[in-house]
Amino acid sequence: MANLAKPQLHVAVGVIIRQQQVLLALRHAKQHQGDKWEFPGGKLEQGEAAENALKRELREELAISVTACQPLMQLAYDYPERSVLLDIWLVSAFEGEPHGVEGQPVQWVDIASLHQLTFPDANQPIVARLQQQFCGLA
Ligand SMILES: Nc1nc2c([nH]c(=O)n2[C@@H]2O[C@H](COP(=O)(O)OP(=O)(O)OP(=O)(O)O)[C@@H](O)[C@H]2O)c(=O)[nH]1
Ligand SMILES: [Mg+2]
Repeated sequence: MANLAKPQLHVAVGVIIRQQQVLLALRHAKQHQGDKWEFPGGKLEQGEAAENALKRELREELAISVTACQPLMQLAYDYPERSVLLDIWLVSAFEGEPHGVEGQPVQWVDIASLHQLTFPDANQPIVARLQQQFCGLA
């Protein structure tokens, strides 16, 4: 039965691409889905458009300004304790050199190697789509 008390979070995340690599950030151990590699991003504020939230979060978390982005896919996922709607964007151009503003480790990873890392449980279809689209992998 649906748990009506379960929070529904609308989240904007960025797949930041440069030369066949994607930028990942390590979620803090104490965060939801902690110690896993994420596509940077965060929750929409009330009344905020997803694209705006994407740009705001990437500025706050990585100190970059997004100059070109396109919607890639939306993904709904039910974690036991919360549901998320991930609004996933391809970020194809940005200004500034990304770094973990909040001290979080970041790394550039070859798209072809993404499946070797541990992501939040919701993310598997994103990895599959990226490998399909950019590497021709099934
Ligand atoms: N940023 C991000 N969040 C993800 C991904 N996959 C995924 O399930 N999530 C979930 O989306 C939710 C919101 O992400 P978040 O913790 O980054 O939100 P936020 O930046 O606003 O965090 P805050 O609450 O510390 O301010 C979390 O429950 C997180 O587990 C992902 O690839 N990137
Ligand atoms: Mg975040």
